[in-house]
Amino acid sequence: MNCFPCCGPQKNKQSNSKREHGSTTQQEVPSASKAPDMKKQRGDEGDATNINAQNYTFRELATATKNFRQECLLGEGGYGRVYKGVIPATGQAVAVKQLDRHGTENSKDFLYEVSLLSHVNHENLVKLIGYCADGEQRLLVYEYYPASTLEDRLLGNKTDEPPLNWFDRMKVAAGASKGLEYLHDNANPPVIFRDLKTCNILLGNESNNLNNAKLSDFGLAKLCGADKMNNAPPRVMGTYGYCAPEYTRTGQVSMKSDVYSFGVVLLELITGRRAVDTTKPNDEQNLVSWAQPLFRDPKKYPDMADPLLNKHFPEKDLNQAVAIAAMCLQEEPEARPLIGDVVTALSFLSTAPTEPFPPPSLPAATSVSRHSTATESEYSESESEEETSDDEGTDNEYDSSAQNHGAASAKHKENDVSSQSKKRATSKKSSRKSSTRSRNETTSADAAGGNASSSGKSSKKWKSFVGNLSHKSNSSKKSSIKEISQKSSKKNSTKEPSQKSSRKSSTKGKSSGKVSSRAESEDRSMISSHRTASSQYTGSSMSDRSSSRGSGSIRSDTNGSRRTEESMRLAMESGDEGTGPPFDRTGSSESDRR
Ligand SMILES: Nc1ncnc2c1ncn2[C@@H]1O[C@H](COP(=O)(O)OP(=O)(O)OP(=O)(O)O)[C@@H](O)[C@H]1O
Repeated sequence: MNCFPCCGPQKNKQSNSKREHGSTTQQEVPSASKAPDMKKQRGDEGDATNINAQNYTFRELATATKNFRQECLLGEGGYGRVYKGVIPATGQAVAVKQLDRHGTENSKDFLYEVSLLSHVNHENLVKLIGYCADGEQRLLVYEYYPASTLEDRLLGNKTDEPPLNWFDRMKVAAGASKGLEYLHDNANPPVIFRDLKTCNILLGNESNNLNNAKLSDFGLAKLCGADKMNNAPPRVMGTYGYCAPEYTRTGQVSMKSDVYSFGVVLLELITGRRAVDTTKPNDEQNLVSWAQPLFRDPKKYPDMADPLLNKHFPEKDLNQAVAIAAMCLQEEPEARPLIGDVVTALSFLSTAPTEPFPPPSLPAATSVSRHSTATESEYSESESEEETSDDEGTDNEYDSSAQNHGAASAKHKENDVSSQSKKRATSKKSSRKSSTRSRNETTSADAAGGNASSSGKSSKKWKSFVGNLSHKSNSSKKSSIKEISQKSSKKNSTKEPSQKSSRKSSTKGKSSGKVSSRAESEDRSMISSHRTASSQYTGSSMSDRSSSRGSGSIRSDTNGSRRTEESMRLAMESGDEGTGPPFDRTGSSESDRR
């Protein structure tokens, strides 16, 4: 470390003056190439000429971070340390990530990846504004985002902050999904995150604005060498508990492996449980393994909800959120939705209804200490009665203000809530240890549960689900879903010519969508149109879209997967009814049921 202020090459004046003017626009030639000790790499920098970020000298970043002093240290992750700094020339606050050397030695590769990341620009992504590739040093400079991570906010122990309420959680999920959608669909070439998890989601502190969740660390796994071991199998650079099964098995990543990780994050938001929690009993340590059997029974969904929510959520929204998570967590990558579809659904769920929502109609956790995996029969009659009377007594409290402040109001069981928070905090250290530090660890245990499923069915189901979302009582939601459907069908049709037929069918959905904004009865006809549309949504489905992006072969269905998909579909439908789901284990066809 002693050498850093002096060993870094000096940047030329021209480059500095650009920065002084706050320029982060595309640099013609990165000044690193002009540095004396970078000569060797000059002319060997691939797309370095297309870097849309400031090239800093090591000296500048050392000055910015007070020589990387401990007091500036924001934290340390799997890729290196992050320091808060202020760029002297501009006064801009930055987060400087000093990458571990491991895997970033090749300047050409490093600059190439930096050039890709430097063009990424979206409100739900932390902006890369600069970099440094002096000598052996590899640093990335991000906009400083005064924030806590979702991990800390959701699972930490800050007692001064109220737990996130349901709609805040859905807003965070929607924001994160939009960031991921940009990486997959707008970045060119697409960026695969590879390591999406709660600690890589930053939440703004300002005025409790949770719409603006930002993803950080995207693309770093690649930049730090995931693909750079030529003579060895691909390394798994993700984090245990979040990695898609195919990624842990083979090291192969795809957009669908990101969707899987997103599903884990969504499940954490719903349940308030960690992806991996070694303080829990063995069968509950891996969140996905714990949840997979519950996905098959929509009646148990309310029991999956975070006890800190104190049942303050619309049950139908919970059902739909769980169904989205279940879809993302399907074993087969092809069966998972595209992130764009997830965005559509979550954007809808993140809008709080203007009308009061009823409490869950099914037995749910009576105490925050009971994170139930119990079957329905395990709820004693007396417990149910107790809950019913409790619910009766608090029915009036389910007004919109209660929704907005949701769990934050936490009228009930405050002690339980705080003890639950503490318990979570205790589990943080050990879980972080086992989860974050498990990079490169390839384990089949991670390939939790999950049922194989048919991708064709999945896409139909997803269309149907997005269609079903419009069956809500709130008229503003109805019109918003109409817009979303229109947008998404437009997007699909521009993306893939092969989707013309599906566009036709979504047009049907659209026209019925107009009808939907009138009355409840008309709503039903719209859903039925959506379902018709979805049943026509065949060859040009999500799976085709994904396979056109090279995500592999489609496997055949299994009985287990049919059961799971049927359960999820019923969960979606039960969300529409707003009552307990009519869970039908016979697995009759969709048309039969109607
Ligand atoms: N742009 C930023 N603005 C403000 N703080 C940041 C920024 N980026 C990172 N941080 C802080 O730095 C800490 C360390 O971040 P880092 O991304 O290195 O580690 P991590 O996300 O905890 O773990 P991992 O590297 O395994 O993903 C984070 O906890 C976060 O609080």
